[in-house]
Amino acid sequence: MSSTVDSPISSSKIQIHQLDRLAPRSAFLLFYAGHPPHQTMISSLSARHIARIARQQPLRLFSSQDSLVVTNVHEESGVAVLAMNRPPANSLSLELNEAISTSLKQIESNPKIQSVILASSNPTIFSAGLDITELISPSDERLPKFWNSLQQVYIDLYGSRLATVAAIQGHAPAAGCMLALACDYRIMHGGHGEEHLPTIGFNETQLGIAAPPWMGQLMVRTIGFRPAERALALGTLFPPSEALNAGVVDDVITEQSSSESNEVLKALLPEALQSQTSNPVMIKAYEEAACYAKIPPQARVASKLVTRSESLKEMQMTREDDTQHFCGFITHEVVQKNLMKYVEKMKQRGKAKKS
Ligand SMILES: CCCCCCCCCC/C=C/CC(=O)SCCNC(=O)CCNC(=O)[C@H](O)C(C)(C)COP(=O)(O)OP(=O)(O)OC[C@H]1O[C@@H](n2cnc3c(N)ncnc32)[C@H](O)[C@@H]1OP(=O)(O)O
Repeated sequence: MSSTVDSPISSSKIQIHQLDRLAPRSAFLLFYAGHPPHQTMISSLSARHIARIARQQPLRLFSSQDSLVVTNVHEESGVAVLAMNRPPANSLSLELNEAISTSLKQIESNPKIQSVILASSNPTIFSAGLDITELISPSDERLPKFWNSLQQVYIDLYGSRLATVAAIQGHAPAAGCMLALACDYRIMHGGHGEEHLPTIGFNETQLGIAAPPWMGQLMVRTIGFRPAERALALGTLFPPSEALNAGVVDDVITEQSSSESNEVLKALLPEALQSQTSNPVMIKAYEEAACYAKIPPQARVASKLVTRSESLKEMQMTREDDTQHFCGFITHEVVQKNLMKYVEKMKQRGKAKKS
């Protein structure tokens, strides 16, 4: 039996073949059909349930408004998009980290896809780094789980079989910068005038904490020892042109969006990103991702292993120690005080901006 479901949030049609008998593969099947899935909702529906609804009425698999991550695939070009979608700042909570890892794995499971663009549905913030509220007076149970989820995002992105392109529309401090540095290529928007320049970098020391060794080493591997040593100590946040000069990003786009939307981006971008179809950062990110997708995948992946496997092995070996150090460090009284002060300042700034 085969039936077709009209998706209300995209024009794509999902072929559901004998779905009743494919219980464990239902999410995979839906993903294969080119539909942007929402992890939680798909996994919470049984295949039998989905099939029954599918026969009766249009199937609403997820609402892009409340998905922490939105994805879409474009099999013709071999490119997918994975966009963080956690307002107001894409700060990385346990749940957002898990959603990024799960979505990336789902995209990887499609053999027609060779590249993924890591993006943000927020046009001015790529990611504000860790959700600082996760760090304040944390529970003993959640804190290690939270840190593990961040380590996992790093491992999944840095070691992905896919070519990964970061479309950095706006700010990318701390762990936001880590996400970008874990990709294969980084394109940053040049900002809208001197007063609204986005920045990228590891600013942890400014919060009274230090980037963990694996994050610090990522910067060292990206820009070299001496510049990284200085940037880490000072907690430097690089504006676009400085980020380009230092090698933190590979490309900076200064042109404004045109009024014409790009046809491929229309098909590629998930609903929540449709306003970005004429965005020059997205256009460039797509071109770069499509370029990687044309390289024979075995050779591309082998070359990635040459440069990344040692540090990934090291990460796996030191992972537990890293979690222990992190939890010990974050729960230290002095660090807690610093973090509270920092959040207080952040909130005041937010209030001042709104008034
Ligand atoms: C061997 C020793 C081993 C030791 C190991 C120790 C390891 C410790 C490691 C710790 C690692 C940390 C990595 C991190 O990622 S820390 C987080 C760092 N992030 C930041 O400092 C960013 C803070 N945010 C900003 O600077 C700005 O918000 C922005 C991103 C530049 C955007 O500015 P903009 O003016 O556009 O927006 P607002 O500032 O008004 O923010 C909008 C709302 O978002 C809230 N927000 C912003 N950032 C965060 C965040 N990181 N967490 C939670 N919430 C955040 C902000 O409060 C506003 O909320 P509001 O609308 O309610 O006011």
